Amino acid sequence: MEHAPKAIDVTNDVEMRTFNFFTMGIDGHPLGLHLDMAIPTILNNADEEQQKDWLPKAANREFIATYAQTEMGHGTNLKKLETTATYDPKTQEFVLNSPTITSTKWWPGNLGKSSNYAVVMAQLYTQGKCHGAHPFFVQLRDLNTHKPLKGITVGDIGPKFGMNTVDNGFLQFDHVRTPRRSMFMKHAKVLPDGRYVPPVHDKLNYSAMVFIRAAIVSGMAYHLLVTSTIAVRYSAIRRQGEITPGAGEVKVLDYQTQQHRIFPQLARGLAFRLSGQYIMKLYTQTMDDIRNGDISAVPDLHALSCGLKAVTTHHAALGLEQCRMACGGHGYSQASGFPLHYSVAVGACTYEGENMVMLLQTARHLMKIAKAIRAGQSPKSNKIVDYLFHKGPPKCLIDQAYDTNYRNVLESFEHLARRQTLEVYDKLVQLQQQGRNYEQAWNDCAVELCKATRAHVRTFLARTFVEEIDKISDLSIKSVLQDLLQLYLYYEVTECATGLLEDGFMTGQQHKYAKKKIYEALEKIRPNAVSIVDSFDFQDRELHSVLGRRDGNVYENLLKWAQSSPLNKTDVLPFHHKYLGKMMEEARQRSKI
Ligand SMILES: CC/C=C\C/C=C\C/C=C\C/C=C\C=C\C(=O)SCCNC(=O)CCNC(=O)[C@H](O)C(C)(C)COP(=O)(O)OP(=O)(O)OC[C@H]1O[C@@H](n2cnc3c(N)ncnc32)[C@H](O)[C@@H]1OP(=O)(O)O
Ligand SMILES: Cc1cc2nc3c(=O)[nH]c(=O)nc-3n(C[C@H](O)[C@H](O)[C@H](O)COP(=O)(O)OP(=O)(O)OC[C@H]3O[C@@H](n4cnc5c(N)ncnc54)[C@H](O)[C@@H]3O)c2cc1C
Repeated sequence: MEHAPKAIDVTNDVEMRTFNFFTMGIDGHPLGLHLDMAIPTILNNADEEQQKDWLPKAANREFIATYAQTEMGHGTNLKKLETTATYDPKTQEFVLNSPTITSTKWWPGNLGKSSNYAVVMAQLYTQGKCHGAHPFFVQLRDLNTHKPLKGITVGDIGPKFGMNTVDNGFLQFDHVRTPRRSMFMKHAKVLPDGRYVPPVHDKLNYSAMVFIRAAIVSGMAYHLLVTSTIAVRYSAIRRQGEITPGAGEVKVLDYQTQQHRIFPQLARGLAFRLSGQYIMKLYTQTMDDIRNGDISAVPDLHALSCGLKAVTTHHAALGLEQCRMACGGHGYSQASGFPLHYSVAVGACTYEGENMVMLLQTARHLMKIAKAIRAGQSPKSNKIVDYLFHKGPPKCLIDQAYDTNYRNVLESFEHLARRQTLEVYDKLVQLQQQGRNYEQAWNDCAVELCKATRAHVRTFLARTFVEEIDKISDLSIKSVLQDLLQLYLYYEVTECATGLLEDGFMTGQQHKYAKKKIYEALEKIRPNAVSIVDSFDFQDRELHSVLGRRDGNVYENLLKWAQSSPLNKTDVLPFHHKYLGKMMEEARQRSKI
């Protein structure tokens, strides 16, 4: 091709690739999974020889690969995946098979029609023993004809809630043979004679999922900031109703309810962006550590990425809906961009680990810490969880005159997370003392376990936001961001007020104080709101929104957008006379009788 695209940067510059994934892939593109799951799998799970062979071709787009793990019958419970990869030492090959209808791979992005390779997660059998789910790099289609290879049935799963430019697909194997070396062999191995060599940590095969979970946090920030931009800009041009009778219609952005609906989404978007940068750095560092044989950070990365992914996706889904609703009828039009952004963002509550399951994964980590606390152990030097070991103030101090760097607010969040974590741990112990087994006790505490995770993640998000704003040296920027920080923190206080009031830690008076600080912040943000969203410098093509146009010419362009609809190509639709016209003519005839 005259201007062949340059090779994909497959270094661990995950920040840019992530942003590309979430921006270019806003409604999905054929290389989405190739970029952000297949390549990370090769980077982190292929041995040196395999990387030498596969990585340059992947970077050069000589093939398109997806990540085929989920099956029709199982997405969460990877232990029960049914696709098998059975080693045949005679031919030194694995035989891939889909033994049941429910073992059909189902959902992988770009699997239906675009990809000719896939990372396939299959239960590995060798010498008659199953060693659990392992990744294999498998060719699916002929590189020239693009026809499915022998024994492979593949196609698109059909229209979905959204992201309908992505060919999420299905895949079945009928005893398909693949070379031994198609198994990713950096961590676990199968030797030519069939002997299995286990990995140093049995979850290293899951690293691609960890990458996307970490990336999703910034993705959610992106979606919240994009939709807040649309809502703020539209609210700044839309005039509806009067505040002072006779003074003329006001911009709807001047209504306190409109500010209370939109500005917290702006604040959360910033908070998620800052934590998204942190978790991505932690991911990159952990992957580098693993390459040097150090797996100590793997559990922390898993716990934090699961919790952040679950909390930020849930809040983004709620926040995008608030932004849509704040834009009235035009917010319900495709012209607004909201249906596109929402349908992509809300999928993240499910893909890459369903949110309830992710919250419970983080809770497993918290229960280990609770056990250590109850055993009187001292904290590890880990800023993410150390606060759980500390004894905070007995009472809430958020309304004290000076709260330097919001220390009193952060201690409120820490108090709630500590109390929730220890209380649910104590309940777990108590239920087992009453005779329940651990798994049953766990299930009977699951809702409270999820609350503990949410409280812990809230603490992390808030602390990171405070710390990052504190580092800003430009005082004019710092002052604007501090208004958003104030809104964020006190909004989160009111969001978790039940937990703070439940044990008398916070008083009703302090809850009123928090609300006052919210309204104060709304007032301070209002005059800067349009400049704040303009500073993100989103291009109109990224916003996909007539309402969010930078030039503010909404109405002219809304009409243009409507007129461009295929329905308006002719004044009278071809089928009119055949159906509606005929119906009305016959009705008129009948009424004359
Ligand atoms: C942002 C949006 C904007 C734009 C986006 C545009 C486009 C994107 C479009 C689509 C998305 C793209 C791709 C989507 C891809 C997918 O969805 S891929 C499939 C994702 N599937 C999952 O996430 C499966 C979820 N389930 C699991 O991960 C596991 O089953 C499990 C729930 C974690 C349980 O695992 P398992 O059964 O093997 O483990 P247990 O025996 O229960 O033991 C758990 C212990 O293992 C530790 N563990 C588990 N996972 C990990 C890990 N990844 N890393 C480290 N450690 C791990 C866990 O901590 C337990 O340890 P223990 O407590 O010490 O025992
Ligand atoms: C847009 C989109 C893109 C996707 N892309 C890919 C892809 O590229 N590759 C790929 O492999 N997969 C992909 N997936 C599949 C996705 O990873 C799975 O849908 C997800 O892991 C959930 O699994 P499931 O759908 O089988 O739901 P299930 O695991 O059947 O869970 C159903 C519900 O049961 C509950 N539940 C399940 N287990 C538990 C538990 N242990 N504790 C508490 N509650 C539980 C939860 O409420 C859950 O929502 C994609 C999905 C979507 C929507």
